[in-house]
Amino acid sequence: MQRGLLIILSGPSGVGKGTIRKYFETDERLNLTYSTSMTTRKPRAGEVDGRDYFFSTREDFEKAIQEGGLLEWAEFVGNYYGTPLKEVNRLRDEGKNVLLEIEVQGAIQVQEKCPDAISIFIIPPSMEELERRIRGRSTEPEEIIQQRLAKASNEMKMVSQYKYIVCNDDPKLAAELIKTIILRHVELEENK
Ligand SMILES: Nc1nc2c(ncn2[C@@H]2O[C@H](COP(=O)(O)OP(=O)(O)O)[C@@H](O)[C@H]2O)c(=O)[nH]1
Ligand SMILES: Nc1ncnc2c1ncn2[C@@H]1O[C@H](COP(=O)(O)OP(=O)(O)O)[C@@H](O)[C@H]1O
Repeated sequence: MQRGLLIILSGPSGVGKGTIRKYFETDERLNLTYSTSMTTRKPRAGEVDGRDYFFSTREDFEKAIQEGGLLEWAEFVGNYYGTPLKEVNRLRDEGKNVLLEIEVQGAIQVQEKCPDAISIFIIPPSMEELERRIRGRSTEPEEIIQQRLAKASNEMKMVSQYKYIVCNDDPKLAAELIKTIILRHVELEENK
């Protein structure tokens, strides 16, 4: 059996990663599984432990780092985020293509460890529109929004680290483009 692909989806907070993902992740042709991350961030209303994130304490997160349990991890605006390694390996060994939705520092770590990873960076149509989206979502207090926007400007400078760049103007179109990218790689893998 072919080992599954590793796909990295990154982009600034509020750009629409989660929104786009919902449009393509259920397409069976992609044979895709989302890797649930571990985080010390508090759950937002409606978020479910084990589905959206594995919500953890800083202590447990640091233990996971020390035990080598994370494929990558990063600190983002005051919280830890990381990808559980075992689960990613298990899914890929089963032939599943695994999708990581992670920020830039983590994406760089993954690309160093797995040079075959398919990395996609989502950009907003403009920084003003990014601000409108992050504010419109109303999930963070003003202070955190400011920090996330400052972070976004730096993250945008890292686009050259990615294989593909997709603009999220229309979310359905962005999802179609991502689907095309993944399907092309699936095809290439099958013809190897
Ligand atoms: N490095 C890394 N980043 C992650 C991981 N999980 C989520 N992130 C990123 O952490 C950032 C903050 O995530 P979150 O607080 O859920 O905010 P949101 O992405 O704006 O909804 C986003 O850029 C996520 O893509 C992970 O496992 N590792
Ligand atoms: N193409 C788009 N046009 C307008 N609003 C969008 C678009 N994509 C996402 N949004 C909105 O922007 C906000 C942030 O999207 P979200 O998917 O939570 O971003 P992320 O997962 O990257 O942090 C949400 O309120 C979402 O409905």
